[in-house]
Amino acid sequence: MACSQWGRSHGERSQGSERRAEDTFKGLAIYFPKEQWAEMGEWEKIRYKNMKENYEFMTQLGLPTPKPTFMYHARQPPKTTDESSESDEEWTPKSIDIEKKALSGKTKNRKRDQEKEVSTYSLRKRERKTYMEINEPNDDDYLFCEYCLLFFIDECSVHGSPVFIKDTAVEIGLEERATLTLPPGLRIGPSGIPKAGFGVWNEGEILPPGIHFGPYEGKITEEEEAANSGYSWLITRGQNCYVYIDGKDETNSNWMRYVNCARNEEEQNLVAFQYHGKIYYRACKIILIHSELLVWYGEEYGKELGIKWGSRWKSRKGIIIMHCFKSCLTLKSVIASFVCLRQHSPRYI
Ligand SMILES: C[S@@+](CC[C@H](N)C(=O)[O-])C[C@H]1O[C@@H](n2cnc3c(N)ncnc32)[C@H](O)[C@@H]1O
Repeated sequence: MACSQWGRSHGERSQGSERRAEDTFKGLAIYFPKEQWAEMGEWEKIRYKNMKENYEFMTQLGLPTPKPTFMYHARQPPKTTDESSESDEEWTPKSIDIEKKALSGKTKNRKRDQEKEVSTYSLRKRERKTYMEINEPNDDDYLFCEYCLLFFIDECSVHGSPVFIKDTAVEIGLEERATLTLPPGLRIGPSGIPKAGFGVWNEGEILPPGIHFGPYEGKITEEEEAANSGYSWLITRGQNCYVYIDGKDETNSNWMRYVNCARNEEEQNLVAFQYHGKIYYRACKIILIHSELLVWYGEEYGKELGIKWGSRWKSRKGIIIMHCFKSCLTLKSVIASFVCLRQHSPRYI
């Protein structure tokens, strides 16, 4: 089989791979203007494909799920009948409520714009006043909507307030505190990854993309030894100022210390990021029942564990950066980095 593949001409091979790519992204192109689709990178397409699949899967299970924003703009109705959940949503009154919601959002924006115009006009007539300067938000003031693929502050204009799953409240200092803080539905047990020790499993309900866990708890320290504990995230405090949050001690940390590192993009279901000076995990895809929660620790620690994502991870970062620029923001997310002694430079995107 390998011979026949390599025996083909380059042209045939690239035609073959283009066809495979077309099959992979079948039914997706209709949601984008032709020019945008032609320019879109493969990893961005994969991301949209995952969002569409997540949405269809959740809908099939009968779970109320916000429709990804890009799916509101189909150039033509989806063709196949096996995508019935999608076609129904698109063309029957069932979806009208959701679309109305999105539209009313737009209408609100339009109204707000009109109001803005009016106030700008009326300000000219008013006396001069001194206004307080509004501070630019910090990079870690932003959250990310997994459906719109856009950053937002406080709440997404389409999908509303973010959902944070609270830990079970347990006082600091108790033996096994970390385990006791597990939110209902999660369980600590042997990891599915060989030799990785314990891990965290979902045994409750299906967890939708976009759900948040955290913050990560532990000892805040500047001591370099924290970098070697195997349980520390790096926290950024202004330019060139960093501290560690070390979850090694089970009496002052929480369950998040037990979440293992994903070995590849397919099994990663959590993203770690810094928000208001703390580390949170966000589900980047559906987390089914009986599956292990797996986060990406960052390139350096990944290497320590012998995991290499190489160009895949770089492309993924590229996508997020692109979305920052698309939404006219500069650097709007601080992706967290797990730390090890070999690591010198904290990473942002
Ligand atoms: C934050 S702890 C995770 C919880 C840990 N498994 C435990 O039982 O306490 C990080 C440590 O878990 C192990 N680990 C996490 N992800 C791993 C992976 N993908 N492969 C191998 N070991 C992993 C490594 O020993 C790493 O230093």
